Amino acid sequence: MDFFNKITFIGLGLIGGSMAAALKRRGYKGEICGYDALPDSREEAKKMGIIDHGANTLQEAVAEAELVVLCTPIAAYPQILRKTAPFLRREAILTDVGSVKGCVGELVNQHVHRDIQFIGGHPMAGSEKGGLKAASATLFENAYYFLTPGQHTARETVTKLESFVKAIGAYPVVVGQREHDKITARISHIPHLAAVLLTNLLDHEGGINSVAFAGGGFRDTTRIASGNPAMWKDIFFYNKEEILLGIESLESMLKEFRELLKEKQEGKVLDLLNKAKFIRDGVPKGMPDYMPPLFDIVVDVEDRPGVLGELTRLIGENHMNIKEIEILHAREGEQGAVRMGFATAMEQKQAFSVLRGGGFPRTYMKGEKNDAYSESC
Ligand SMILES: NC(=O)c1ccc[n+]([C@@H]2O[C@H](COP(=O)([O-])OP(=O)(O)OC[C@H]3O[C@@H](n4cnc5c(N)ncnc54)[C@H](O)[C@@H]3O)[C@@H](O)[C@H]2O)c1
Ligand SMILES: O=C(O)C(=O)C[C@]1(C(=O)O)C=C[C@@H](O)C=C1
Repeated sequence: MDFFNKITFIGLGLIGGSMAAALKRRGYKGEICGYDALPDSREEAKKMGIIDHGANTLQEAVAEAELVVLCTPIAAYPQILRKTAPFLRREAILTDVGSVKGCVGELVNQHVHRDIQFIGGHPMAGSEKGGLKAASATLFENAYYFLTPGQHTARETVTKLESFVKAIGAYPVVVGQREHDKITARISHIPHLAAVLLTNLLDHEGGINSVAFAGGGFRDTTRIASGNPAMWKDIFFYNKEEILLGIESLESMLKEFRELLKEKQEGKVLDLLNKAKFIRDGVPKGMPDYMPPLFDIVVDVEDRPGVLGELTRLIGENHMNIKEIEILHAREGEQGAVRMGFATAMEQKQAFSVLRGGGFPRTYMKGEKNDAYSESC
């Protein structure tokens, strides 16, 4: 990363703010400059210490920058590119974080001189919460980060951006722009559409009042529907072709399911459910080349204040590092479960004995709990 003396983030919201924070946290020594259309965000980012300099204009922001990262909604790119293109250094690298990549390649070709090295980017990490307040230095840790070089992107540019991605804690994955849009339609955009429709279904069916009773199922499948509506509207239109294909598939799958139910085809319905379980259970294991597997334990805990603190304190005091933590099916006034992922099998075993011996008898190694449950069913 020494090859970038100055990095500029245009857009200091969730993604731009998190990137700047990650670089600072991980000891980047160069200058970090930030620009945002909202002057308050520039000032706040400076106060938080995640940027060294808040630029007042786009021209000032990109001057001398060796890497410029566009972190605004894609809809703002044409205006930003028009204003910055004449002031980019000839040797500068330009990248972005937009959720669709084919359209971005086209926009850059229209507005930016071919001498400027451009490579699209897209971190597969985010949140339904936007803005600088939601930014986090650890947002990209262990996340995949797509890089989509164009026709004119030099190998050296790809290598430099791979270093940048690793410097914020993520795993770079190089793919074509169109391929990216196909993949993300399936793993992000169509799931988002499904979450939106499932949420609106409540209203459609006149069941809006029952939302108060929602347990883990509804919450898990619809969390992302709280995402920024303007950002998601853009994503659907910029990736329209792939979204339309996804909708066609969904329509035919729903139709098929309806027929199976009507015709009481229990075996086929069960096949379908088994297939989904098989695919879903395999999600973390599906990409071992990029993402190191985690060794999980699951702890059944009471739903009471301080319980998470007790768990993490026990782990910390015993010098173990939790790589991933997730609350499963939390229900008020009842029991919940906490899943923790560790980097090694040894840590997993150690955590298991520390927690069982430390007041959490219902601690299970991954797999053990499911087996125990299925025996009792
Ligand atoms: N939110 C996610 O989960 C996520 C994940 C990966 C990628 N992305 C992509 O990242 C980009 C930013 O998303 P975000 O979640 O950080 O949004 P955000 O709303 O949190 O931040 C966007 C920032 O850009 C600023 N901005 C808007 N127009 C501008 C302009 N013309 N000039 C300068 N600043 C401007 C806004 O003031 C805001 O601070 C989007 O293109 C999105 O597709 C989002
Ligand atoms: O976890 C979330 O809240 C997200 O919505 C993140 C998520 C996704 O995984 O679909 C959403 C859109 C981005 O382009 C990348 C990541």
